Amino acid sequence: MRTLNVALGDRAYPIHIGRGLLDDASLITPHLKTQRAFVVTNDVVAPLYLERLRATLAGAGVRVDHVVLPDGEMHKDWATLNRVFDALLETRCERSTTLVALGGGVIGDMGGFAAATYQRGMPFIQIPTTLLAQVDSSVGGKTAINHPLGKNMIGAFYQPRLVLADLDTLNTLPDRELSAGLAEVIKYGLIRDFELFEWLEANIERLLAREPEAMAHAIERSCANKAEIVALDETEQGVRALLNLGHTFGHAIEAGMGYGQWLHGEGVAAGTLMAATLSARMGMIGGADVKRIAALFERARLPVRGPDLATERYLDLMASDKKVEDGQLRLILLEAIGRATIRGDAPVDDIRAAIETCCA
Ligand SMILES: NC(=O)c1ccc[n+]([C@@H]2O[C@H](COP(=O)([O-])OP(=O)(O)OC[C@H]3O[C@@H](n4cnc5c(N)ncnc54)[C@H](O)[C@@H]3O)[C@@H](O)[C@H]2O)c1
Ligand SMILES: O=C(O)C(=O)C[C@@H](O)[C@H](O)[C@H](O)COP(=O)(O)O
Ligand SMILES: [Zn+2]
Repeated sequence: MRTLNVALGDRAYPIHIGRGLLDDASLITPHLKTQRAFVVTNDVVAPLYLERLRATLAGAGVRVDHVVLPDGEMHKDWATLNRVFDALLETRCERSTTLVALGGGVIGDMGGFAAATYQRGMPFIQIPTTLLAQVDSSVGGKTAINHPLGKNMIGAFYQPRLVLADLDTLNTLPDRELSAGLAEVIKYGLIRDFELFEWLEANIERLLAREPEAMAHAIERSCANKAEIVALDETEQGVRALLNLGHTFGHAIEAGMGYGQWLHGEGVAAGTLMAATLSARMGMIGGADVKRIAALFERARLPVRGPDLATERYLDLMASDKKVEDGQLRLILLEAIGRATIRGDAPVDDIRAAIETCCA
């Protein structure tokens, strides 16, 4: 097992990455406030892992209640969140009960938001079971639900007390979801870790084949990058925004197509190509860099072209991005492979052209 730390002072927490961790109560119980836990999961993950987690905790004397939500991005909404609150109240969960999110990023984001708000805040643990959640969403405390007009529009920053990434859970993950997770891994390489980008170019097929050593390396390196950024800028006043590379375009794709049609990682992949194309149009990187980035996403079996939403529809959805300030769109662009920056001066004609160049 490898352990990283998210250095947030008295709210610091460990990220444990390894195999068989779901069976090890000693990793979890020190982070419970009382002998009660409430597991939030969904109807795909529950049959696979809920009983194992319940048995682990029950074996350590912990009372475990749970709620099983419907699966999918289209259920990351108020109505489904309310089902969590209903179940918390029906089972008389207390403010000191620990909410455990068992699942991918949808469950982690919704469970975290429920934990942030139930009785004004209860302890929270992330047990991510997708690659995307293990490399990104379980770390850093962004919690949210979607709104029809925009992704993750209602939420809170609320840190977990522990992230437990059991690599064995990835064995049951569909290939398409594995690729979606790789989009966020490539993102770290692009924004701040050129060495990781080069490693991915050399090892992407090993990741697609789920070789354990390669997977562990990609997850650890991703979490190390994310933990460092979050410790520097927990609430996205500055450098944390770089984690949004490709997301302004990608979120527009997700919302515009209807949540769940495009996976988050797929939107990020196509959106990153739009951001890279725009960076090239603005003279920040060369055309060869854009081709190199596209080649890696394609090898990871990810889309490098967005859906043919009308350009104005993209721009309309992008206008409510959370990085908009004083009405001005701010985008994460590339100065090199391995170095990103935030820019508020991209000409709208160039943004339009980048979208159109990258649409099917
Ligand atoms: N909070 C953050 O910092 C952050 C970062 C990145 C993404 N996100 C959010 O995360 C979400 C995407 O997360 P995701 O890609 O994990 O999607 P997801 O949660 O929908 O999971 C993908 C699919 O895999 C299934 N699944 C989960 N674990 C499984 C397993 N071990 N075996 C088989 N199937 C399994 C799920 O039920 C689902 O059908 C988006 O809503 C995105 O906005 C948040
Ligand atoms: O943790 C962050 O910060 C990120 O931006 C990580 C992203 O991968 C993630 O998709 C995040 O939810 C997007 O940020 P948002 O603020 O636009 O929701
Ligand atoms: Zn993301």
